[in-house]
Amino acid sequence: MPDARRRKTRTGTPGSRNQGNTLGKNTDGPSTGPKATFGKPTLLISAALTGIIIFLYAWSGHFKPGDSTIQESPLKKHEAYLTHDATSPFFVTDLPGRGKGLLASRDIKQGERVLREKPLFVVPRQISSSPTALIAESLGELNQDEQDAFFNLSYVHFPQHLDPTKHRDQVALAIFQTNAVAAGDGVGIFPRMARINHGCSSAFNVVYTWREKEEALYVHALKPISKGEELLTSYTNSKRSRHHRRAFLAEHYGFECECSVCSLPKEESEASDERLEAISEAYERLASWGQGRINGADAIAHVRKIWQLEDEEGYWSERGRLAADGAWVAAAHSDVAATREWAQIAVEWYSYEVGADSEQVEEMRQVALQPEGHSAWGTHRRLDVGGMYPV
Ligand SMILES: C[S@@+](CC[C@H](N)C(=O)[O-])C[C@H]1O[C@@H](n2cnc3c(N)ncnc32)[C@H](O)[C@@H]1O
Repeated sequence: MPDARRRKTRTGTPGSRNQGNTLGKNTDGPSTGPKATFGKPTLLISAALTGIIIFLYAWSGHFKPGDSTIQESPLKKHEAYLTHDATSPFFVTDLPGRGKGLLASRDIKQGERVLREKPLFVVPRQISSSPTALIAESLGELNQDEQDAFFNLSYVHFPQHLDPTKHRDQVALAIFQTNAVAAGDGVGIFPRMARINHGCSSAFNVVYTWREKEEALYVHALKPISKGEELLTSYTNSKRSRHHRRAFLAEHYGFECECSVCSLPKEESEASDERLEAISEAYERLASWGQGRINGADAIAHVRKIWQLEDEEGYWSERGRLAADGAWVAAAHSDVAATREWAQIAVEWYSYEVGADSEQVEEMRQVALQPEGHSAWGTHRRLDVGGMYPV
């Protein structure tokens, strides 16, 4: 993205609840792209609060929600900008009741890169000026094809009393609210990625991450995806009960989630809710190691417990970071074998979720080669904390 298009960001602790006039209003869920873990001592404390998935972003503070039916803009033009080549692993299509979505045009392997995309524009999470004016200014810097790509996007919650053909700024705001995603300290519009619909815990199969150095968004297949299957990502913290997920999605994205997890029969849905709650609790306990409230062996027991519960649930996201947490604890307690084992697991799972060529994978490779080089090495008393399988 040319620098001119990148607005100066004023604040931004990814994952924090912002205050005041903020574009980061709905930070209830996982919000930050995967940050480098090795060398970042806040990791364990933040692990319970933030996930690896960037949440889809909706800002809804400036007018009352209108129609929750997904709509295409009357300002929509041709789709030239988004024409993709025959090698693309997905295609955009109309899906009953959910507007457009992406279907796999062939089998997609776990860890495969599905998409790399530069933003049309990025704006700060927090602003002191009018959001419509800021979006209009950003759009003014785009060429015609890029503007068309923006106005081709769908939206929800357009105020019913307004005529969209006469309120271009309000249409732009609704499009922004429905489609923008976190991009580092800001929020941006990515017209290809914006067509990916939502699925909850075990239903989503792709994850998107922002790479600051490249100022680009990457989408990777978290799970193997069969030809014809829909690509789904998570718009929110999926480690919450069905009731909470659905309430959030209805309020901010205007739809009643009927994904494969939300459609489970009552008993199975309750079992899923219990698992998700237990996962969240175990994350909190794991984070308490950072405050010295549990010892290293107990912390690793929580990592194992989370892993097992996630296997049962089919929730595979954030495992690179979880294994990196394991490596962190093991390194702090100078357990060479465990540090190496957790780092190797982190390499595998980061590769699926954020890419084999990511910083995170490189860092964990280094830890696996030389556990004593971990920045947390020896910061706690010597203890055999153990790897994935206790001996
Ligand atoms: C970022 S857009 C996704 C692409 C969108 N379907 C389109 O037509 O461009 C988000 C909107 O898509 C719709 N959507 C996403 N996931 C959905 C789902 N699982 N079920 C129904 N609608 C969904 C909602 O209207 C939501 O506000």
